[in-house]
Amino acid sequence: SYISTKELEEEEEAAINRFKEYLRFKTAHPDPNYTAPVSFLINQAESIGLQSKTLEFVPGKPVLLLTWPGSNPSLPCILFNSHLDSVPAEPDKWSHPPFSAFHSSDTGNIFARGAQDDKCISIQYLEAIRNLKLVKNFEPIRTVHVLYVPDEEIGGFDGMAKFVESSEFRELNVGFFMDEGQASTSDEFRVFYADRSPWHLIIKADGAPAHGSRMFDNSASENLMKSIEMITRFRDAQFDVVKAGKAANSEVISVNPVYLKSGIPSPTGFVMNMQPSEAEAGFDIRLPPTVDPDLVKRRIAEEWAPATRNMTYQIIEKGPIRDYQGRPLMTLTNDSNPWWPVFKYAITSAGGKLQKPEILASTTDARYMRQLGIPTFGFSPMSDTPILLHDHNEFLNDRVFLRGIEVYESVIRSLSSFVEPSH
Ligand SMILES: CSCC[C@H](NC=O)C(=O)O
Ligand SMILES: [Zn+2]
Ligand SMILES: [Zn+2]
Repeated sequence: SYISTKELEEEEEAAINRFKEYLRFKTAHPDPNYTAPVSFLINQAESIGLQSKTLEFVPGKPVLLLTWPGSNPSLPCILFNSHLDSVPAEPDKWSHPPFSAFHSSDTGNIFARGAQDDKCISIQYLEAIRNLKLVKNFEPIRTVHVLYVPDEEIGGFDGMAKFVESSEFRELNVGFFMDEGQASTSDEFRVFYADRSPWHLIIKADGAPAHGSRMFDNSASENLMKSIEMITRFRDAQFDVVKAGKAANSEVISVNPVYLKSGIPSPTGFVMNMQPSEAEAGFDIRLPPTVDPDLVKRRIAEEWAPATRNMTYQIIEKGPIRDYQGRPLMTLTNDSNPWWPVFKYAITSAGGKLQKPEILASTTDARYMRQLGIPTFGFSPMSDTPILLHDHNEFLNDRVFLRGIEVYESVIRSLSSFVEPSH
């Protein structure tokens, strides 16, 4: 291209400033501001010459769709997604206010809640399109869409889940979908072909109440404790596989206790000489796509909350676990998926290296696309970066941010130019 080093530096600084501006919107739950970032993004889209459309399936929860029409709109389009919301931050535990986008002049690190998860990609998509469209005069064959959804951090039920059921979505004819991934501590980027599916498990024991001094069988607490021991053993066995290096964290079933509830409250704490008649515990469970959910259900019914120990339970499946044809929610990374080599080529031709495809330990909105059978990769181009999503002092380095824009230029270029050979 014909731009000077000085112009390039100015462009880079402008991109970083747009990122910082976007990071300053207070998008943390439980009360994320969606209005301001959506207006900002619409302005950005206008300045690049993209069409924009705001959809509102649930009041106050906008879905923003941007469009860059391709020269052959009859081909299935490609869709680049990110979420507008962020998890909360504890400002006292941060070295800089979490919505200030503090930019360190010595390290180049930009600190903000959302810097990695996932406001970086929200802006990188646009910067990549800006460069391709306005600087390099690139014209896509397939239509390129950029999507911004609310509420991913709380399951996407009022966001992506509603969007995929809409006529607006059906009319897009999405051929390939990209969503967020996770930082890589090495120089190789990471790509995710599946998420784990989340369940909430609540187990409850009922028993006779008694004086605090009495020893007897089948108290509610005793029975809940037995369950907790069994769940702990299962958790340890899963974790041992990880510790032995035989599987990644995301390839085993995680069962993590999130609350314990029992006892008879009193103004000073709890009544100490009463054994309670009810005891309850809650767990976050994540199932990799490779496991049979029925086996886990059986274990819960027979071992973790058996009626023989006067226990009941509730499994709350937080979203889909199988696709529309009953298959596990995963995108193939072999020759049967024509998008895989195109994606790989896009990374290597940008000078990037890719780690072996992985399952994501947590859960994203990608599952709603995989449920429909749409090939979907999770990818956030952050190499040599500590994994700080949902952590204190989340940051992204300015050079890593800029490098990500180049990577997306290559990804958008390759994917939008890909025309499947006809059979
Ligand atoms: C119940 S779905 C929750 C989705 C959420 N996503 C990001 O952290 C997660 O906990 O993984
Ligand atoms: Zn995220
Ligand atoms: Zn998150």
